[in-house]
Amino acid sequence: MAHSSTREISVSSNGRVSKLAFTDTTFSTETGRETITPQVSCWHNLFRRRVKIELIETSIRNVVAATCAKGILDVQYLVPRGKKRHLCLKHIQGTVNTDDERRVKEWCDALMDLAYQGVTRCKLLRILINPHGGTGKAGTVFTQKVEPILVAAGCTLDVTYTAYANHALEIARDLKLKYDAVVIVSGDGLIHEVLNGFAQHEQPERAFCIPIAPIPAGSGNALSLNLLGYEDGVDPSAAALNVLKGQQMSIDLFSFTQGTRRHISFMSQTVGLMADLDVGTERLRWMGEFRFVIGYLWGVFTRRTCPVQLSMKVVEDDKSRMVSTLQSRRANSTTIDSFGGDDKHPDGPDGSTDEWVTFDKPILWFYAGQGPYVSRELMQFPVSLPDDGLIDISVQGVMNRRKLLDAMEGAEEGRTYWTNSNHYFKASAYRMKPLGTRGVLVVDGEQLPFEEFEVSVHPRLGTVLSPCRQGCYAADFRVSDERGSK
Ligand SMILES: Nc1ncnc2c1ncn2[C@@H]1O[C@H](COP(=O)(O)OP(=O)(O)OP(=O)(O)O)[C@@H](O)[C@H]1O
Repeated sequence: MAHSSTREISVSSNGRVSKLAFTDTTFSTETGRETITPQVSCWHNLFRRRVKIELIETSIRNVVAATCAKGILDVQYLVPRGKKRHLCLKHIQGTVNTDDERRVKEWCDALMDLAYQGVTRCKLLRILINPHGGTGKAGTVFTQKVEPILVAAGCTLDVTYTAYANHALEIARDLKLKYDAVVIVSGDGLIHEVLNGFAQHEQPERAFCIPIAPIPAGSGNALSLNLLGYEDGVDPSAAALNVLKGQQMSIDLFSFTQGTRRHISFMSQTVGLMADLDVGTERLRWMGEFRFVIGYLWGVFTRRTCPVQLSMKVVEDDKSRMVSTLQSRRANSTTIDSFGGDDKHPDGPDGSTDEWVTFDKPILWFYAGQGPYVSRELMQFPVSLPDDGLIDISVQGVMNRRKLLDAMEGAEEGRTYWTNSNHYFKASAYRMKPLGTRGVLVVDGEQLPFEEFEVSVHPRLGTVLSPCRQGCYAADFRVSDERGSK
């Protein structure tokens, strides 16, 4: 096995010598810091001077910028800090001897080549911030956490704070196709708007090729969780790093048709208990994601069934087979190059999608969509793949209150998938008809009329930035039964 060699330089920083080094995978700084400690034992030498070595090591991917100009070396990088291990921007500066400057410049170039392997540097970014998203802190999140990282990386930022609902849709509809990415500092609602703006663009195919990069600043940040994982998915700095270093990944999008209206949906459609809790807890927005827990407990208390007629074009209904497909995809990280228009879905058993199947058991809630997480508390689609050309459908049959409460445990790791009352399908399309007038329909976190609708899949139409390999979400599904065994 080839060992990556270490490339090292020394600079003088505040009268001290700092050693900076990198390998193929890590970047490190080693700085001597003088400390003065009182001595008890020796009367003559009351204080002792010591040099403490401070070593910081981080992934090479976390290096944001390295420059050497006019005898000054400057390296900016991210390190995990604190209990949550959220990334924090640090920088080290030092003077370089004139004789050494050329060598240090070459060192910076080599470091930057490794840190930005395979991605464009100094991106042109369209940034949209919803000042009312989540607990209303999106502006602060941007200025304090995200902007410093993007600016340090030499990106050009074209920033708009949305002023009203559908403002982001209008911007996306008229977007110039020159941007490297659209960065969305908010929750999932603004992402929904941008994708629907792309659908109305005069060159929609090209607009959909502009990658979207979410920065979590809403009350639900499902796309961020799905792309970056359970921990990094709520870290705005990790999301900013994904803007710089993420690879373009294709995702399926859905056509949602209701009467004469058509929307693009990228995440989920839900009715029943889960939709009621989303809309019913709007007034508790200040609580952040905790409002969904309160809403669920209310749903357990009322335990109302949801009167709908559901029909689907089912491609797969075997849970074990869906898990095997997910595992082999994660192991091989296969990229599916083409789904064509031939109705063949490579991850399905036989691509038999022509027949409509009706589901007629009573249900508590219905969830259809993609991406394992729909919120931090719920991994609703644990076997979801970003580009299999199918929509995951999870139908929750009736359970008693005790079981509903039990279902909260392990919900964030997808345990309910294995319960007998949870019916799980992969389909190419489905239709839903409400059988009453009272109910709530939520699409990508936003409420729509509780009326008949139909959903079909646009394979690989959307583009996102992702730190993961093509064809995989960050979240891993490790639970192998209802009890939570792994
Ligand atoms: N300036 C604004 N004033 C009022 N509403 C806005 C403004 N800008 C955007 N919106 C609307 O706010 C809605 C909610 O935004 P978003 O979903 O991004 O945040 P969130 O609701 O906190 O997150 P989530 O959707 O995950 O709950 C969007 O549908 C958007 O139309």
